Amino acid sequence: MVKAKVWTLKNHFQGFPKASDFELKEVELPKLKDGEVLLASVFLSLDPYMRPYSQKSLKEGDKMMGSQVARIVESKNPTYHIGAFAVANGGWTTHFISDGKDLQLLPTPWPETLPISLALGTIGMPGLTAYFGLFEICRIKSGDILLVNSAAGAVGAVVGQLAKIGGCKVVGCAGSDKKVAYLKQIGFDEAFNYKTVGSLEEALRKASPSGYDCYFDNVGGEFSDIALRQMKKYGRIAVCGAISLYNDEELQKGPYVQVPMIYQELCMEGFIVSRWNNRREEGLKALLKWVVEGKIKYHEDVTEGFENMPAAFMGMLKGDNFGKAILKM
Ligand SMILES: NC(=O)C1=CN([C@@H]2O[C@H](COP(=O)(O)OP(=O)(O)OC[C@H]3O[C@@H](n4cnc5c(N)ncnc54)[C@H](OP(=O)(O)O)[C@@H]3O)[C@@H](O)[C@H]2O)C=CC1
Ligand SMILES: CCCCC/C=C\CC(=O)/C=C/C=C/C=C/[C@@H](O)CCCC(=O)O
Repeated sequence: MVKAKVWTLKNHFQGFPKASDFELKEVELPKLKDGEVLLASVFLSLDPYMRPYSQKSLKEGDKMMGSQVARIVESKNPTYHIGAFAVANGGWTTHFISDGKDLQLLPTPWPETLPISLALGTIGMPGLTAYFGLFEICRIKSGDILLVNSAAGAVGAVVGQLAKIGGCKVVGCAGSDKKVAYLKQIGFDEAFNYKTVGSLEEALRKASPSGYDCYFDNVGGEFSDIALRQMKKYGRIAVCGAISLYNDEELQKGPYVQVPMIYQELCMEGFIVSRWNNRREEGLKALLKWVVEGKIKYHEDVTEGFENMPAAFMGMLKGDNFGKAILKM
């Protein structure tokens, strides 16, 4: 019998999550049935969506949702061999059983020089979000000027580097000087700390006096109200995330978007990365190639120890992570 440790949602969040909202439980896993596999989490992913989606989809007492890179430790499914690694949606747990349907084996061959945790970041769901959001929603062209916020994070850093590969001028912002220095190091043309610039409006104008063709929005809220007013004619806006709103107790009212959208004839589209699940292999192959060629650099923020999962999650929501937030078991 295998005993799994599982983090559960003890109380629905009220505002910013607290340590007491989570509870660690021990669960005895049943014996495997035919077709099933037993997996052990090796790296767990910490993603912003866990905040709004837990509130929307989980009951109190449920396992926290999330994905991991896991190792197959027992198998009654001929497709999955013991010792192989897969990306799974097992939630915040040390061990779990799968019927194999939701498992994605790592792209092969996986280069020895790359950490397999990248399958949760640059060569995983966040990388695919950048890839499809940029090419399918922003529809970048060479010479475009692109703005991305939360730019040093898992999605944003890939967005900026892909846009450079596509021949764009890239402007990014992040919440610390260390993150801003990193953005310059990986090729962003302009970068600034949105927390310390006196006026966001002026900082955006200084970075690109002629305005922006594309805006990849990870933050939403007030930032977007200001950015929207600096879009060029026929600009494209990919509404990817709205992390500045995830901890709000009440929906906020902001300035309305219609005026800049009409005058500038903008195209604004929200999306969820799973829209392109049928093109997952194409995206992962392209991302893996660019990482191997050194055209996409990556940075991971690794916390060790399953017991630290809630703290790492709350830290990521506050911006403590420098790069993709990962927990190592
Ligand atoms: N639509 C989709 O399918 C997907 C959407 N997303 C969205 O993309 C966004 C980025 O995700 P991901 O790259 O994984 O996360 P990050 O690695 O960027 O981590 C989150 C970052 O958000 C920033 N942040 C936190 N609070 C605020 C705030 N109030 N204002 C501005 N920035 C803030 C912090 O960076 P800083 O120090 O710069 O403030 C923090 O480090 C999120 O909104 C997420 O929900 C992600 C995956 C899929
Ligand atoms: C103000 C409320 C806004 C709600 C929108 C919230 C979040 C947007 C977001 O971040 C969405 C992310 C979706 C991610 C989906 C992931 C799954 O497909 C599992 C990924 C598993 C993997 O392949 O790694």
